[in-house]
Amino acid sequence: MIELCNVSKFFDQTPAVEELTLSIPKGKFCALVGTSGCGKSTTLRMINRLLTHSSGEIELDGQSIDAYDPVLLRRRIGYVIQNTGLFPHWNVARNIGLVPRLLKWPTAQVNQRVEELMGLLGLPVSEFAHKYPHQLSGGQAQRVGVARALAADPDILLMDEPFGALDPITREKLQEMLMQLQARLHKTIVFVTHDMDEALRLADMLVVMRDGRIVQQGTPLSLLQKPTDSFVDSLLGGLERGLKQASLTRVKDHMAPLGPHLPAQSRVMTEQTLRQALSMMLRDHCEWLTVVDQHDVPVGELSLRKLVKEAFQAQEKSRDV
Ligand SMILES: Nc1ncnc2c1ncn2[C@@H]1O[C@H](COP(=O)(O)OP(=O)(O)OP(=O)(O)O)[C@@H](O)[C@H]1O
Repeated sequence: MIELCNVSKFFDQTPAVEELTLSIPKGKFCALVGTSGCGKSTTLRMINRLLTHSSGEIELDGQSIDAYDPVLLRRRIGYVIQNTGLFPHWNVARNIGLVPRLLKWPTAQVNQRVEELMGLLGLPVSEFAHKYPHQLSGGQAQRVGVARALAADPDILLMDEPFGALDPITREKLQEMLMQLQARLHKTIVFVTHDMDEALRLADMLVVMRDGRIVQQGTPLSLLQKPTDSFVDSLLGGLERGLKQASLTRVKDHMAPLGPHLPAQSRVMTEQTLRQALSMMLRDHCEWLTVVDQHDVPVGELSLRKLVKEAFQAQEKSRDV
């Protein structure tokens, strides 16, 4: 559990973060979003004491970070940044094993951990262990950066725009990898990104910052359904909000039982998103789709008319709250 209570940070007299109060439960994935300069990276760096907060309290599992030895604190917290920060003259294996070696693990245990992490991150040992950072693609280097951050099995991961420099396809692959890792490892993750789709896709908790303060926090769906003001609305995509909401929703949660009529030609799978289903309807000029399971067996149908009606009802309901 990470807790920040009334935390502020001033550089000279200028505030970068002001009176920030935030609680991130154990095992949650929290994304910090907001326009450039709003204090996201500063917040991250105060948690591992790369920066000292000017006032307020930061606690990990109820213990003030001021009470930790800074070196030990950073070993409890993995840190991943955009340009990886790998040592250029060390090969991949040596880079990944950095923290366990600092912790004076026996060599055999370090080697075993490095191999385990390379396997976990899809980096075959025979191919990558002896490569140097300049011999890696951006995506591969970023995987090594994540492996290194995980090496001493920290319970917290701080990630500052980790995939910011990657092309969209590699970025999506690494997002997928991170989701799979998180499903297995249940780390407490604080993730800074400029990419709203990335934040919506990965996060359990979304925190929107502006001018050093939090303007709204909640689940991605709750923010999409009810942004607190026009700033959050436009950050979340403005007119695109409906589609972003659709990309967080699965077809299976909106399908109706199969009707007595002939099934629609176009098929969508239960696990696909509503956004993909809507895109199919536009592409195939149809107002309903047959929903199939993983064996391609029809299990229901999805109707555009019903989706619009449900969206309208949800909006009416959120107005009443
Ligand atoms: N070391 C520093 N010295 C002085 N001012 C700083 C320092 N680091 C950050 N700042 C200032 O603090 C404010 C917040 O910076 P920060 O890097 O936290 O923002 P950010 O939201 O992460 O921005 P970006 O999305 O562009 O990375 C900015 O106005 C920045 O100029």
